[in-house]
Amino acid sequence: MKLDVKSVSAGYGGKLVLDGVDLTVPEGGILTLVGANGSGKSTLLKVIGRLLEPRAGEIVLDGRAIRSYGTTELARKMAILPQLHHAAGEITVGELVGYGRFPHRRGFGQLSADDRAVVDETLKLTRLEPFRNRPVGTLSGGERQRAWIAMTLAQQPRFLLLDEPTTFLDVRCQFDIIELVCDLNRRLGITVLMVLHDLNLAARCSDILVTLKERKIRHIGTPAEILRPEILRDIFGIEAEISTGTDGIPYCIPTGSVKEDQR
Ligand SMILES: Nc1ncnc2c1ncn2[C@@H]1O[C@H](COP(=O)(O)OP(=O)(O)OP(=O)(O)O)[C@@H](O)[C@H]1O
Repeated sequence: MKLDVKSVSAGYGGKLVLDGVDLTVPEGGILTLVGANGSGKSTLLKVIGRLLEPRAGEIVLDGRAIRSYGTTELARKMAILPQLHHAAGEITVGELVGYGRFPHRRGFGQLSADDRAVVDETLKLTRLEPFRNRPVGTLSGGERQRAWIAMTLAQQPRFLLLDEPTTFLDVRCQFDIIELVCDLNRRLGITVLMVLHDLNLAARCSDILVTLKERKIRHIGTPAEILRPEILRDIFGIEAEISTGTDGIPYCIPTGSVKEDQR
């Protein structure tokens, strides 16, 4: 499902964070936003996910302005996993994933047989079956993150927004989450827009990387086009060595920081 961000400006109080941002997320693609802390990545995701009203411009999903969608109608097409989600300590993993069915349900009663089938399938896909009856509060950080992702997947969106889905996870879990996202993209054709801090993970799973700086999009390109010393110097203020793995995917090793006057 294609998404267009058209001349979007957004901010908080007197602070403008995004100024006339244009971006297209192509249908079936994985596009990842990278940039320094505070560069506006989460703000852009929030505007797209309708958690924050833009000051100007508009977002078009599947040919229609997102502000024209009803809440349930939008939730059937798009799911968002914000950076900080509320601790759902008491409820079980199965219940949490069941909440993802809300846009598809007719009333507030029990889940239908169809809903339960989707929950079962999602638990299997995210390898959370053994945790189904565990309260979310008793899970490790990585398991909990998987449970939240499972909830967004149970929503069966065509477009997925993920803000830093790998934060707090160990290296293995980070790979697991990224592989899961790639798998969903490949097998189910879900279009993904996410924020990742880890450039090497981002390069591994994204079709397109987008950098943000000074309220604007600074670069758009394939991982090989973005993982370049001059771009990393500009965006992050780091010196880095770039190589290509045997699988053809570029990766970078930061080797130092750039002095402010040399950026
Ligand atoms: N609710 C808010 N109220 C006021 N300012 C905010 C709010 N949320 C974010 N900001 C500010 O807006 C700017 C952009 O924040 P945003 O969270 O979009 O950046 P980010 O690129 O996602 O950062 P990070 O990599 O640290 O998650 C920052 O300067 C931040 O302090």
